[in-house]
Amino acid sequence: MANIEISNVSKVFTDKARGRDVTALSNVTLSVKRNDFICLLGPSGCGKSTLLNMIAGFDKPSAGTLTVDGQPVTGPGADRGVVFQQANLMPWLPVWENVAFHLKMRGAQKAVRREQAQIYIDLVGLTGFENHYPAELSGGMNQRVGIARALLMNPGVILMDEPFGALDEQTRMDMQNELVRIWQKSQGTIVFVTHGIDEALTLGSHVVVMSARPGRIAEVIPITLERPRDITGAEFNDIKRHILHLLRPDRAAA
Ligand SMILES: Nc1ncnc2c1ncn2[C@@H]1O[C@H](COP(=O)(O)OP(=O)(O)OP(=O)(O)O)[C@@H](O)[C@H]1O
Repeated sequence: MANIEISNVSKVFTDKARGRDVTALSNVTLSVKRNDFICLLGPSGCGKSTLLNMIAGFDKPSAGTLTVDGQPVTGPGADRGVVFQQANLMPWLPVWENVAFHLKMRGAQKAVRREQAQIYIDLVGLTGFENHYPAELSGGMNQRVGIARALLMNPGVILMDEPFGALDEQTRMDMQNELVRIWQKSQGTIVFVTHGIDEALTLGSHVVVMSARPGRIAEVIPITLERPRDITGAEFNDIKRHILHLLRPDRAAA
């Protein structure tokens, strides 16, 4: 059974201010297997976040069905962890309390929260920063805290919406390597939204290329390149060229 099954999903938003409908997604079908690392890639406005939000259960499809582990998605759940572009940490709580926040919500004792938090703090490479506050950390470190917080609930699926978009190039590359390491170690399914071709090709077991509005799937490309991936390699660039053609058919033809 697929881990995530998206069948003929469409999403229409009503733009009340302008009195018209916006079709964000049109007839999207995608099957995601357990432990796949799916990168959703496409131009701005093609509906990547909309699709991710529907898997997260923040939003509902206008048509079609969406299941996770065979269950229809009816709302957010502990089986799906979400990481956004901004870590959205609680500035008044130290790192470990932020990481263990969901456990606190569930009434877990402090000693249990502290112990669990440490496992994931170590996993994301923040050992020694347990008692720091978010304002004392860099953007990349705050994102690690957000990732640790999502991992702590041990969700089968992690949904990431441009989590490294606000980081500088070097930190982004470090975080990409780190995320692959964490994914390989902890196992689980990742759906990762990006508009960076290099990022998608560096991370994904599959790259799902989406076309401009209304968002559709142009192609699902399995990426079998050896890891760590060489972004200057010939094969990498062959796939990149193919994706550029998919994203810009008009320019490719010119
Ligand atoms: N709540 C909403 N109400 C109305 N329109 C919306 C809403 N959310 C998204 N849209 C529209 O749906 C389309 C898809 O938006 P979405 O944010 O999913 O795209 P995206 O591919 O993630 O873009 P980006 O890469 O710029 O973040 C856009 O045209 C957007 O304006």
